[in-house]
Amino acid sequence: MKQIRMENVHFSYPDGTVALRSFDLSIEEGERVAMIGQNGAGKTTAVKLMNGLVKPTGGNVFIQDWNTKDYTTATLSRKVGYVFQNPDDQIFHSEVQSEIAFGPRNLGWNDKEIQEHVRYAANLTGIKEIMMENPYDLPYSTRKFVTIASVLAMNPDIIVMDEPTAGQDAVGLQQIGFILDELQNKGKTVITITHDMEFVVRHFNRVIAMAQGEKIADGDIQSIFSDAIIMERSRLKPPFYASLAKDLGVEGSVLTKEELWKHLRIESR
Ligand SMILES: Nc1ncnc2c1ncn2[C@@H]1O[C@H](COP(=O)(O)OP(=O)(O)OP(=O)(O)O)[C@@H](O)[C@H]1O
Repeated sequence: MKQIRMENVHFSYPDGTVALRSFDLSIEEGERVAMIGQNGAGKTTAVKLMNGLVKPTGGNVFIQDWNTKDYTTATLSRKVGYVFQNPDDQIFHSEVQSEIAFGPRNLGWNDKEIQEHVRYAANLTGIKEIMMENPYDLPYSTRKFVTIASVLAMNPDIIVMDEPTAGQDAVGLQQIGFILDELQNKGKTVITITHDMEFVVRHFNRVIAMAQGEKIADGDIQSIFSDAIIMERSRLKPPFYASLAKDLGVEGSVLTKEELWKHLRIESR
């Protein structure tokens, strides 16, 4: 089933800034999609349109069979969980436990259901030991996991994460990879905005590249990262092994260490 359909979407902010133009997008159930592109390309605006935080000024956004124009953000958040770019824009409780329980409580679940979902989300995000802490006493990277847990506890079909890797160390990155795999196993649809191309190579197959309010490419990682024009227009640093392969004069698509080794072995024969 189609989870997200954006048809000829335009969006202008009240000050007249045009953030999105003629934007079309279709995402199926269970897909895992990375959105990449230069700063100000319109990525955050595109995902805010998905959960109704903003409504299109032209065109339509459908979440499953709901047109977002007909629903409030609160109602849409039952289907689309949105993890904000900055955790401080999302967190408003003084205890991790109550922050995570807020969404499930609002959904009207009983205490047992709330507890089960809070426990599940805390385990999955690796924060079960800090449930009684004040989120504002925690480092930025941990606050980000609190916001991810708050969204996962509501068990939405679609999860949107805005820059989950920002500020994460190797352990944090591994945890995010683990969360993505678990969500995929559960058949969830995941859209992630990121500037981290190594993260994209490791965890995504489909990539949407954006520049100046437009979608400039939608395809698999090989086709996007091997297209010099797309990379230049989206002003992104190519993945490390792609750059290294280029410097070494290796022909063909290389994104990982294993692929580079394969090419070098073939060339040395
Ligand atoms: N509240 C706002 N009012 C006016 N213009 C805005 C507002 N929020 C974003 N913009 C502008 O809309 C455009 C798209 O911004 P958006 O945040 O969607 O881009 P982005 O690709 O997510 O950028 P980044 O990678 O820096 O987060 C930019 O020109 C930005 O300056």
